[in-house]
Amino acid sequence: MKLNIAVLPGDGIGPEVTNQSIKVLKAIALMFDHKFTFKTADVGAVAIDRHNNPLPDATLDLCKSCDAILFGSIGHPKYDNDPTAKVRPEQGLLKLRKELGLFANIRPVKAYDTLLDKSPLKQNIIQGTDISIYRELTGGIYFGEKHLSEDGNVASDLCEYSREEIERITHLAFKAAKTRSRKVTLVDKANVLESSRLWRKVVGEVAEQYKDVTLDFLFVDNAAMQMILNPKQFDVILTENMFGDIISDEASVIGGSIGLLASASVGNKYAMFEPIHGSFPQATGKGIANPIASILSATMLLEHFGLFEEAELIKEAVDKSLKLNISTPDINSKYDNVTTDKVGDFIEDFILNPNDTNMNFTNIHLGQSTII
Ligand SMILES: NC(=O)C1=CN([C@@H]2O[C@H](COP(=O)(O)OP(=O)(O)OC[C@H]3O[C@@H](n4cnc5c(N)ncnc54)[C@H](O)[C@@H]3O)[C@@H](O)[C@H]2O)C=CC1
Ligand SMILES: CC(C)CC(=O)C(=O)O
Ligand SMILES: [Mg+2]
Repeated sequence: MKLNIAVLPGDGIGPEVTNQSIKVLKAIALMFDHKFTFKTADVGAVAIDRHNNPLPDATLDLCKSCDAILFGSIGHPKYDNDPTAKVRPEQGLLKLRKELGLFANIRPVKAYDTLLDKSPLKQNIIQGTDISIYRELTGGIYFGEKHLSEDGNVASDLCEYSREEIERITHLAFKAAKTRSRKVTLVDKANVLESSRLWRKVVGEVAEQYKDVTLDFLFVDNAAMQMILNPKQFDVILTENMFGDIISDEASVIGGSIGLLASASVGNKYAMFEPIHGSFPQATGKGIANPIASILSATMLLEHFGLFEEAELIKEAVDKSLKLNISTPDINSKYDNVTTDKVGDFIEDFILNPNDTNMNFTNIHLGQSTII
């Protein structure tokens, strides 16, 4: 298969983790005789520095001309610490999602058996967790009208949703539930918010078309607690933009690190694949950023195009890296010198050497020892 992939590495750790995904996708292309081409463009703080625009037209045009987009992360402390900045890196990502109509952000959350001790949560609580979060991505409070009074003392952000915006992601969530454990939990704040009451009404109506799927409702404050108390009760979580953003970072604790959580942002025409984490500026250039979230986002890209065998091979390589402790420090208490690059190298090697049953990945050196 031929795939033109737009790569937007962005800021902070974005370029480091995205490089590993490119490496892995190139290995897949080689082994399965695909032709993947990669074209890179600026987004975020780096795009503001170079073009005075967090989403230059050339970047958007490239994304629209490609089959898929691989996104790193955006954000820089010089904007985070300046509430008066009018142009911000995050605007680039938000505009990209809106312009490409990426209305559904799918965030899988699972507990890896090999990493159960990495979570601060008890093993018996998290073991077996398998959740798919369907987060609405182009509406709600992140996109509503913003207002700051002239004296700068009063501010507001409007949370607005239309029936159509709710319906389209609800159908995706229910279709996904049919292939899983047939349960959808709508997370909202319908006891307080008018927009949440519209979600409950519309989702309830759509649910009528999916009689074999159970629909549950949870207020977001309770959902935040249930996620920690009993995450195994969830199958598909359906929720609006901001609640999904927050609840998925919380859910990442189950897996042991946010550096493991991938996502796919899809719409009717375009698809973008992005780790759920941000630019982790404290880690920039140190080689400690976990690239697995980005690499698993690349597997979601492959699955999007029906390349399931290829995606499976990457997942197998990821599982092996976790089992062998070839992981960055966020989940590795055994070796402290496994860098972002080394994790990528291992996964690349695993893909390129399918018959190496001795697991002799000779270019992985950990201090004095070589992983065999
Ligand atoms: N999709 C995106 O590009 C996002 C961008 N941001 C931006 O990122 C910047 C930093 O935001 P934060 O709130 O600190 O969120 P963050 O996700 O960048 O980092 C939060 C914490 O998560 C951990 N972490 C994140 N990525 C990791 C990785 N790959 N490997 C290991 N540990 C990892 C680190 O402990 C870090 O301190 C801000 O400018 C923010 O606006 C935040 C979230 C999403
Ligand atoms: C605009 C982003 C920084 C939002 C975010 O945190 C995310 O999509 O995970
Ligand atoms: Mg977030």
